[in-house]
Amino acid sequence: MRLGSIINGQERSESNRDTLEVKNPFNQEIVAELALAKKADLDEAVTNSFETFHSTMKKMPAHQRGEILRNAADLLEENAEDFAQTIVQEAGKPIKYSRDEIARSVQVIRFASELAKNITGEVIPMDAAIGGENRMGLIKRIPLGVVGAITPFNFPLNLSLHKIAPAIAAGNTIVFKPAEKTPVSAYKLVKLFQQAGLPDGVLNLLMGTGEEIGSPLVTHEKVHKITFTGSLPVGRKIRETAGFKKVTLELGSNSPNIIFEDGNIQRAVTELVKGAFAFSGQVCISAQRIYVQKSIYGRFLEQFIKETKALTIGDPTKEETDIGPMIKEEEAKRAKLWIDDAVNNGAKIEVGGTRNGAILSPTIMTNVEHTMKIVSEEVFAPIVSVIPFDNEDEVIRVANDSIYGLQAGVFTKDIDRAMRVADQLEMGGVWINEISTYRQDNHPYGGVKKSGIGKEGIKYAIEDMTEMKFIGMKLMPKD
Ligand SMILES: NC(=O)c1ccc[n+]([C@@H]2O[C@H](COP(=O)([O-])OP(=O)(O)OC[C@H]3O[C@@H](n4cnc5c(N)ncnc54)[C@H](O)[C@@H]3O)[C@@H](O)[C@H]2O)c1
Ligand SMILES: O=C[C@H](O)CS(=O)(=O)O
Repeated sequence: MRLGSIINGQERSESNRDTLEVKNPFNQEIVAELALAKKADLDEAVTNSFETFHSTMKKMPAHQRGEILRNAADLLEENAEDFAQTIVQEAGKPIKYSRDEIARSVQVIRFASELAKNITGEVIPMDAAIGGENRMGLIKRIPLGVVGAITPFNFPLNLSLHKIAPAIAAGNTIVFKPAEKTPVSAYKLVKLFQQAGLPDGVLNLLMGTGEEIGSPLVTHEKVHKITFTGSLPVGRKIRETAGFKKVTLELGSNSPNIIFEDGNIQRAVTELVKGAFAFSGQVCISAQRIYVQKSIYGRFLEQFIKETKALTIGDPTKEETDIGPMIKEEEAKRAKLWIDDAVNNGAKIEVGGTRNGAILSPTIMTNVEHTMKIVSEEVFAPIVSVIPFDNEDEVIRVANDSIYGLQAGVFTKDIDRAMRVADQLEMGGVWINEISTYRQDNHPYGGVKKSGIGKEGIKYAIEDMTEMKFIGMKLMPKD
């Protein structure tokens, strides 16, 4: 399958283009060949998006935007299995998790479809200011223009839709640069929106690498906002080069989970096995650090090891597979080096720690130090550290000892303690009696510290993808 960029409805996959192979991370079979965009395509895509914003999108009524999104959700639901299999092939994500991603993606578009018809403004009480009598003030929410959407490999459909669906709902046009590792679902998504009735030019797709296409998209003068999900180094560069554009950054994390002695240990264990190892830990809110109160540490660890050993490792197309490959063998090698480095400095591997090609076995580490990379940096691999703690103050201090702050999980039956801890954790979100890895697509989502800037979760993305426009009126007195 040869895939190209799609600009104003036309595919660019001519034979004279440079290409990039997309390989199945499990068996290295070629899934697609990408015909890469050139700088001239980028300029054309942005200019076309800019013109389409003014000619089409600005005039499109909310009910029509809502209907196109509704059609797209229905189409995705009808084609769910094809999209799920695509993600298995391009990302190596086990089929059961790929299906979950599609189901969430359908909901994301449905939320956007409903919200498209509910973008409301405000009436300002102008007479609250001295001299404001006989004045009227309105706030309208208006679209920004061209949104540049740059997305990562790990949730190639859902995280793209967290940008595209609210951008359409809000009345913007989009230039979409998906991860070059997982472009097939992105291509199919753009085709699906065409079928759903989205006019040409509203959603332009650029196939290319971050350096060649992502970077000039970020600096382009006609782009009004960049919405990015990906790693901290790239996010930092985007922040530094985006100029006057609005920027949303959804970045990495080393999410903590705290299990107090009165927490439901069995539930915490079962959920954390999924939370630490789903998609081989390549999830930004993956449970990377588990802090367990000393009195229950032994019991927790024993059960956690037992349930981890029961995971099925192997072919991601198989229904029973829990753990497939990482996105590239180099990533598995990098993660293994981090494990070895920790072991050389006194850490213990309780289970796992072995690599076979791109598959790293689910790994539980103990006896770790906060200075070790597997604790302090984002591992983005199936590696989790289990760390004992004495009391509430201590665990809050160590959980906050990170450059990141995306989501955390806290397990306790004591509501007062739960709320105290939630208030003190430096995170974008805290779950009580739930793991850090749980996300619903309609709550505000986004990190503090180096985990990012801005929020997603359709309603909040729409706020970020619209501008307030004030319209004031002086009412003339009766003659
Ligand atoms: N906070 C969140 O919601 C969230 C969600 C998913 C993933 N992530 C993070 O994403 C990372 C993994 O994804 P990845 O490996 O695909 O990330 P990445 O940063 O390597 O790539 C993400 C996207 O950025 C593009 N890119 C690369 N260099 C660029 C540049 N100089 N300018 C513009 N674009 C550029 C890539 O081509 C890709 O499309 C992890 O750090 C993970 O935590 C965060
Ligand atoms: O990888 C991080 C994502 O935000 C996970 S999710 O798609 O939001 O669950």
